[in-house]
Amino acid sequence: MEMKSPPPCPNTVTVRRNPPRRARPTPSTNPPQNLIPSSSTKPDVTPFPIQEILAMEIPQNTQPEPPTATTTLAQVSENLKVYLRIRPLVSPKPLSKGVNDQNFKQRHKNAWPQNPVAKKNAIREKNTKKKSSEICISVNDSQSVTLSPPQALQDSKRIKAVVYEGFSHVFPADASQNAVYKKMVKPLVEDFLNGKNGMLAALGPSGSGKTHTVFGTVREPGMVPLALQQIFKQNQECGSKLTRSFYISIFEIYSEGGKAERIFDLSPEGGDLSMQQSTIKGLQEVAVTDTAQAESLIASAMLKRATAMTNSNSQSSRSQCIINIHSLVNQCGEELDVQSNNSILTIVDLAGAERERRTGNQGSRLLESNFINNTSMVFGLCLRSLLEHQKNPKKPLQKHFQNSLLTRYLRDYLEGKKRMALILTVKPGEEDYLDAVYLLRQASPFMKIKFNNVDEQPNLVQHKRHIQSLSRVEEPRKKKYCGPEAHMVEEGKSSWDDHSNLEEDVAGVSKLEAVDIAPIKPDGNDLTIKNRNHQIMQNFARALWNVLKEYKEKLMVAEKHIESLRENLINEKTRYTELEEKLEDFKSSCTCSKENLVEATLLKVDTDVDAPMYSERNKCGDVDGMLNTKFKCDNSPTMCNLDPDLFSEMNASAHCPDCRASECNSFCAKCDLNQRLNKDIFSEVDVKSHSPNLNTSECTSTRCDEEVTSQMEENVHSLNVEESICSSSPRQDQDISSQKPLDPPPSHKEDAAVTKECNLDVPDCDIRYNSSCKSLNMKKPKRRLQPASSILLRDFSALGIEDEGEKPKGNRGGKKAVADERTQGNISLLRLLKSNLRI
Ligand SMILES: Nc1ncnc2c1ncn2[C@@H]1O[C@H](COP(=O)(O)OP(=O)(O)OP(=O)(O)O)[C@@H](O)[C@H]1O
Repeated sequence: MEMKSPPPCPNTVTVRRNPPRRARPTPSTNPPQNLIPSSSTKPDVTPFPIQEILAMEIPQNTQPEPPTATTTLAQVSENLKVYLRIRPLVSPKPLSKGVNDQNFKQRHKNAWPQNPVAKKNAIREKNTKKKSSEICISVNDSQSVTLSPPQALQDSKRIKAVVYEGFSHVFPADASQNAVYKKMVKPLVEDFLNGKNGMLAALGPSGSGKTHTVFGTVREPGMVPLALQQIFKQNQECGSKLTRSFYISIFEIYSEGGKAERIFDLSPEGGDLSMQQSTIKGLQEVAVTDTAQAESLIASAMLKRATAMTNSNSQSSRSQCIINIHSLVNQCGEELDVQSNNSILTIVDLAGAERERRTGNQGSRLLESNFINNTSMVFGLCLRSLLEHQKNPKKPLQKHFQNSLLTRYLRDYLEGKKRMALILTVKPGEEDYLDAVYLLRQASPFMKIKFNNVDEQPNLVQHKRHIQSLSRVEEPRKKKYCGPEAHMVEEGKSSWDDHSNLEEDVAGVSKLEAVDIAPIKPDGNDLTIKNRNHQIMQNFARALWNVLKEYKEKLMVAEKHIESLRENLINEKTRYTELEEKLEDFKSSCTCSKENLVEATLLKVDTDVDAPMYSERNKCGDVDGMLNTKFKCDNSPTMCNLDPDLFSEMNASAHCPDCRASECNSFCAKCDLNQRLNKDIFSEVDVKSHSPNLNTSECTSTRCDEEVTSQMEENVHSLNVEESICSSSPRQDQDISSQKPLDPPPSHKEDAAVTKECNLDVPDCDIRYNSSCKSLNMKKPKRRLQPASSILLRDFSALGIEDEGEKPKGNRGGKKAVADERTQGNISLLRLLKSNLRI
C-alpha cells in the first residue's frame, strides 16, 4: 500500500532551523605555537623557546638563609629620633662662683649691645612670671606630652589641649643633663665609636635651653662635654687594641648685619671660612687627646661665639654653632675589626627662633632675627620635604637645602642619607605656649622620617662606598624602582635594576636565569618579603610575556614581508629568464658572421608596406645564390628581399656598373674589404641584383675609419658622380630621390619605412655607393634605397608626384615646397601603383 504523503498545508509555515553551531575553540592561553614558524620551513631560524621559558620554575628559597647585608639593612632601618626636653620654668641661678661665672662675664663682653626696650620687656616678663605659675605643657609619659593653651586662649578661641606623642623620649623639666645624655647622646656616641656617623641638632625657641643642653655649664655639663668624656674614656679602655685620634672642629654660621651669611671658625686660630658645595674650606680640626683639652677648646670657642641679650634670653645665641668630633683610627698592626671605621659626630646648636613681639628686636638685630628664623624655617622645610618624599616617592625631594649655608652643610643628613637625631627644647610657661605649639606642630611629624643606615653599617664598607659614589641625580630614579619600601630594598637595587634592564632588553632573554635571584633573600619566617618577591616575579613574568608577544607579532609581519619578497624574486627570475631568451634570440638574429655577410648584403625588397622591411637572415636565402661574393655586413642583419621581377627591372635600369665598380674599388682601397671586392663582384652584383645592400660603403662601415671615409668621398668626387648623400637624414633622402636617381646604401632599420617609400622616388636604380661614409658609423642609421622604389621614384619624379613618406621628419628638409604640392590624388595614385607593383 502506498503511503501518500499528506498534501502540504497551504498555511503551513516551514521553519528552518539553523544548523547546529559548532562552538569555537576556546582561545588557548598557551603560547601560540602555530604562530611561530616551524623549523621545517625555515631551517635557519630556531624557534623561540617560549615553552621552555614559561615552564621555568622560579626557585623559592624555603630554607632560611643566614642574614645578609640586605636583611641587616632592613633591621637597622629606623625612624628619625626626636626628643623633647622641657626647660625648668625658672632657671636656677648659679650656685657658686667659678669658671662658669667667669665665662658668663666674658660672654657678656662678646654679647650684642643690649636693647633698652628689651630691658623693659624683660622686667615686665619677670613680673608676669612671678604672677603666673601656670604651665602649658605637661608630660604624659616618656613619649608624649599635652600642650594646653592658656585659659585666656581657651575661652576666647576655644583652643583645646593637644597631645603630642611618639617622641623617642620626653625629658621633663627636672631631668638632669646626665639623664638626657644617657638616653639621647650615649647611643650616638657608641655608634660613633663603632664607626657610624651621627648628628644631633637642637631646635627650639629662643631661651628654651638649647645651648644649655648642648654645652651646659661647669656644674651641669652638656651633651658635648659628656660625649667627649665618654669618648676618651672608652678610647683609653680599648687603647691596647686600637689607637684613635680625635679632632674637633667648631664653627658658627652667622649673619653679618642680618644680610650675608658668614662662616666663622671658632677654633683658637680660626677665622672666616668659605663653603664650596657642602664642604667648608679651611676649617681647622684641632687634635685633642683628652677630655680636659677638648673642654678647654669648647670653652674658648663658646667665648668667641656671637651672643646677645634679648628679652627672651640674656645670652641668646645669634648664630648656628656646629661642632664636629672626628675619629680617626690608627692601625697598630692588629687585625682591623668593625670599630676601625672613621666617623664623625656632629652636634648642632641652632639659634633659637624668636618672635619679634617677644624679643623686641629692632634694626640690624631684627634683620639678624629674620636670618635666624629663616635658617630654622629652611631646616624644617628640608626635613618636611624628606618626609613627604618618603611618604610618596613620586614627589621629588625639594632642594631647600640650597637656601642656607647650614642646610647645605648638613645636606646628607637632611636628605636622609645619614642618621641624625633632634632634641626639641621648649619652655613650659604659659606665655611660651605659642612658641611651643609652633615647634611641636612643625617638628613632631619629623619623627616619621626613616633613615637608611646602609652607609653606617661597618660590615658594609664596600656598599657604603658604592652608594656614596652614586650621583644624587640618580637617587629619585632608584627610589622609583624601589617604591614605598625603599628602605627595605635599598640594598637590592642592583639586582632589581638588572631585572628592569631585562624587561627593556628582550634580546637578552637568555638572562632569565637572573630572575631567580630575588632582590632580597627572605628569611623563613618573613612572609611579607616572600610575598613581595613572588609579586615581583609575577610582574616580571607578565612584562616579559608581553614583550615576547610584541616581538612575536613583529616576527609575523617580518615573515609576511619575506614571503612577498620571495614571490617578487621568483617573478623577477622568470622575467629575467624570458628576457634572457629574448636576448638570445635577438643575438642569434642579429649576429652576422663573416660568412653570412654576403647574405646580409642582400636587400629584400618587400613591397608590402605593412610587412617588415627587415627580415631574418634565413629569409634571404632565396637571393643568397644571386651573390657569390662575401661582404661584411656588420651593421644590419636585415636584407632586402628583392623580387625576381624587380630584379629584371633593376637590371634593365641599372647603369654605370663600371662607374660603380670603380667607386667601389676606390672606396675599398683602404679598407680591408678591398681585396675582396673587385669589379667582377660589383658587376655581378649590379647585374644580378642592383641591390642597394651591395653598398660597400655600408658593408665596410664598421671597418672604415674616417680617413677611409674621406678617401672614399674623394674617390667618389673624382669619378664625377654627382654627390648625393643617402644618409639617414630624410632630407638627404629627398635630395637623392629628387635630384639624382641614386641607389642609396641600405639604411638602418629605424628608417626602413622612410627608405621604402623613398625608394619609390628613385628613378634610377643606379647604385650609388654612399660617399658619405661619415654616416656609416654603426650607431647612425643607414638608409637604403631599394631597386623597386628606385624605379618608381624615377617614374614618379617625372610625374612630379611625391609621397608623404618622403616628407622629411621634423620639417627640416629643403623640399618643403615640393611636399606642399602634394595632393590627395597624387597619394592615391601612388598607392595604386604600389599595389600594382605588388601584384
Ligand atoms: N634644663 C635647664 N636647667 C636649668 N637651666 C636651664 C635649662 N635650660 C635652660 N636653662 C637656662 O635658661 C637660659 C637660656 O638657656 P639657653 O641659652 O640654653 O637657651 P637657648 O635655647 O640656647 O636660647 P638661644 O636660642 O637664644 O640661644 C640659660 O641661662 C640656661 O642656663
